[in-house]
Amino acid sequence: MNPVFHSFSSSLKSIPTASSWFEAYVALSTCMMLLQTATNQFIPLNVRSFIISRLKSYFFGTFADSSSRITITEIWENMGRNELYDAVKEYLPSKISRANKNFRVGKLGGGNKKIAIAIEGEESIVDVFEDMKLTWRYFHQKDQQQQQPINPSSRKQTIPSPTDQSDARPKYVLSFDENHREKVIDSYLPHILNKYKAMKEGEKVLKHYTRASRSWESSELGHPATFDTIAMEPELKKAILDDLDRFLRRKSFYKKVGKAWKRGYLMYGPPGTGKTSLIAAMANYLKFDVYDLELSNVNCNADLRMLLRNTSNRSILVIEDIDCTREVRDRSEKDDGPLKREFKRFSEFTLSGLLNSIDGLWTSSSEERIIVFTTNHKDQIDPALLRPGRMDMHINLSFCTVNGFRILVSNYLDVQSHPLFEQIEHLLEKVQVTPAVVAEELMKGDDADVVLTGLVNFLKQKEMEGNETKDVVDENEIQLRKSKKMKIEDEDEDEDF
Ligand SMILES: Nc1ncnc2c1ncn2[C@@H]1O[C@H](COP(=O)(O)OP(=O)(O)OP(=O)(O)O)[C@@H](O)[C@H]1O
Repeated sequence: MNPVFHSFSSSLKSIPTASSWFEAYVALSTCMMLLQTATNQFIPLNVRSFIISRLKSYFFGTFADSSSRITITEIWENMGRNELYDAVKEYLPSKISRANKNFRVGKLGGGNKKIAIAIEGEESIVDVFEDMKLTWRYFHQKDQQQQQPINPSSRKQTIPSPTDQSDARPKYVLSFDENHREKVIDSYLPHILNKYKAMKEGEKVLKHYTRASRSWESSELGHPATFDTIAMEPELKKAILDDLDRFLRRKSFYKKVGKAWKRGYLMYGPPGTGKTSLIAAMANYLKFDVYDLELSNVNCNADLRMLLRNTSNRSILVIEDIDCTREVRDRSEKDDGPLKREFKRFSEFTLSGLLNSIDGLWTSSSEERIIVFTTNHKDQIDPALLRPGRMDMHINLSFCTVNGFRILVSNYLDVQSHPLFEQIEHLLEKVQVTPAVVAEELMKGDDADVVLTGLVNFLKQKEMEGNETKDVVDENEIQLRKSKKMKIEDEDEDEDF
């Protein structure tokens, strides 16, 4: 017989003495320890938690409910997009199991090869992480209206509604054993974020966001431009690439000097010189999404602030044709009195509002961000926008150069040299044509001889038109000079009188 049990039974016989009570206690504790070790070894933690929660729920009803809940909303405290929400959205489909009977499927176009899966309203997804059981549910406006308030007397454990019924934004609610709270926050949620980052970096399909009512609508970026396909001077291309690389490398540097980790670029030049293509090349190079903002669609400063807050990190915010936006007025506008000033504050969109929103965007984020302004007329932009710190690099995209032509012809016709190159390059030095126009000519056929002959003729035609225009200008100049001379002679004659 086990000596421990023997001593336990013999000590029961002599209960009245204090030492026998002590012996009984020691024996009981030893038994409990043995039992606990055996349970821990043979019954997994999640099964134990499940049994305990079921027993508690049976004996004590809802009051014994030991689950904690975390709500993850799309927007974090009205301050901006919640990256954790996006991470959960991407992560959860991989956890859909056979237990899920009701889900949605779809396929995005372009680079996406996989069928996308998402849970449907009522469904919950169960995930197991380091022996913890985690239950996810998704709520959106429709679900929230259908939800019943939690009934405290109910024995059935349901996942309750998210914290704020009036908040109509979509959200995920995670339920788990309250004993796992630290582990969920310190390990599980970072695990989801890491998975999300890896997913994004690996097979990221870049998104192009445009404005839709009070928020953003996304589609696939799908712009094929890269730094290899952009026709521009090699030194400028290298300078931009170096700048982007340096910017990405310097997170700790920005932190050390107390500056927001952001970079602003101004791209200027005539239409068709590649501003949009360069933005797409930057996005493809950095693997950043693009938010395209037309200021003419922005109603007021508050509207703009809200839109900028809803952009995600690691993205390029593009504000096109900044010079064309009549609404962006100078800050030195005349004062109209307190009432009108107050009305203006809510209904107008001003340059100062734009500047504040941009500065606010920088300070609200610790992740890298890029903003690009484009314009066809740099001289018409308010100097406040151009100052260093707002626009760090000014990029001039201009007419097609000899180097630019070499890149285009290599891309479009796969030709590195040709007897007509010299003539074309000579013409390009005299005629101003945009890369868009040259690209158009190069797309007119597959036969390099025919296409390049066509380009020579086109450039000659342009040169002649230019000369004709020049002749007309010269003729006008002669007429002007003649009339001026006649006027001077008239005045001299008048003086003689
Ligand atoms: N520098 C360039 N390198 C390569 N392709 C170019 C370049 N510039 C223009 N293109 C070609 O011309 C087309 C139009 O160019 P893009 O839209 O990038 O010009 P843009 O300067 O943004 O014009 P806009 O000011 O009118 O918006 C592109 O699709 C591309 O094929």
